[in-house]
Amino acid sequence: MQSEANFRISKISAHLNPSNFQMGENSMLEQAECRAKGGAPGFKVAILGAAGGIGQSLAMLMKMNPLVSVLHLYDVVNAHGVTADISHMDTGAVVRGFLGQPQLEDALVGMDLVVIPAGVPRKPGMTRDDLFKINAGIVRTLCEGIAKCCPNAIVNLISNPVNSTVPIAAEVFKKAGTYDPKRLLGVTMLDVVRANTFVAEVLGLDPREVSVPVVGGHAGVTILPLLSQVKPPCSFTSEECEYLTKRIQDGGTEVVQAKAGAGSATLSMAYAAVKFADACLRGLRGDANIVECAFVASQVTELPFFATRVRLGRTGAEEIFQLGPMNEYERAGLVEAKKELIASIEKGASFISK
Ligand SMILES: NC(=O)c1ccc[n+]([C@@H]2O[C@H](COP(=O)([O-])OP(=O)(O)OC[C@H]3O[C@@H](n4cnc5c(N)ncnc54)[C@H](O)[C@@H]3O)[C@@H](O)[C@H]2O)c1
Ligand SMILES: O=C(O)C[C@H](O)C(=O)O
Repeated sequence: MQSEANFRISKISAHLNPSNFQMGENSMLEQAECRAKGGAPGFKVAILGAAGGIGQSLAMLMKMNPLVSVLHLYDVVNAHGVTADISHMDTGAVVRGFLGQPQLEDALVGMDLVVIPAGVPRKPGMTRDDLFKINAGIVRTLCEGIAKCCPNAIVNLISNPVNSTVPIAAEVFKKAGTYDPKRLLGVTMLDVVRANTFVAEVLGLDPREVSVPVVGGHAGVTILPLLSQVKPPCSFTSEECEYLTKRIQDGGTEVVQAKAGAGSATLSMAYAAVKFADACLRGLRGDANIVECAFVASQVTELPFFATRVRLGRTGAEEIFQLGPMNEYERAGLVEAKKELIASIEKGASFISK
């Protein structure tokens, strides 16, 4: 008869077989399932595109988040390798890997939050819109899975071009009859993270003390930092305004050029994504006054989507804040931002409706 110790070890060996990183009988994951059920309450989070440049660091940071009890890692390549690696971290979240389209639905069932960094990144000379051809279809397929398997999940959409992929996701959810605008959030947190960093540099402050609202969208001139609303209150010369606005708008391109063909921002993006996902989870938990910027369905301008500060709660973006008082430079920037943004939004929406 197999001893208790041998039985436990044989279960651990089963865990080392990559095919057991997905849900299955007699796998270590059943134990993990029990641990997840019996452990501290937490949220179930899926990362789609988890084996990529953003995905891997994001997976690591989410595994460190005490609010996460179950972490599903989905990709079309290497999902089991990343899962094996991350699963050795001695933190609470139970990690499961899912590889390829046939496992997408298992990856999504029961999730509270789905973070999507799947898709191709830019190379030097490309705009984010150049990624539309490939990433639009990827986002459509993933959102069809979400509509079917976890229609009430909060969705954090990172895949570019965000100005178009968010309208694509909205149309997919509308078609499926599951659309809740509060639950669909385009991630523009990296623009805020950059703005805080660059503004702090100019002011000689610790970036953690600085808060810059960044509104509009997530590409070039659609990224509109509101430097007149920086906290703590401060003032800038017109040269400083010009320098900071350009640097924040071109932050992504700065990284793409420095990486010289090896992709775009991954580490700072994973940091920003986890900061935003954590805010969404604290909102879901019912914490008060969780306010971050995100690209959401909005009536703040005449455009159907716009990035502004939003209050995150149990049902997603529960309150959308107005733009607040802007100076002449920002009002001119807003006109430019809206011109480009409307075209990107329409391009995304018509990808599904045609
Ligand atoms: N919103 C932002 O601020 C922001 C910042 C940085 C990057 N991005 C965007 O995020 C995306 C990912 O960037 P990256 O550097 O991680 O790229 P990457 O190429 O390193 O990783 C992308 C991952 O997506 C996976 N993938 C491709 N098709 C998939 C599918 N159908 N289902 C699931 N996974 C799939 C790939 O296998 C890969 O592992 C890009 O579109 C990039 O432009 C957005
Ligand atoms: O610039 C890119 O292509 C990636 C991302 O949108 C960024 O802002 O870093």
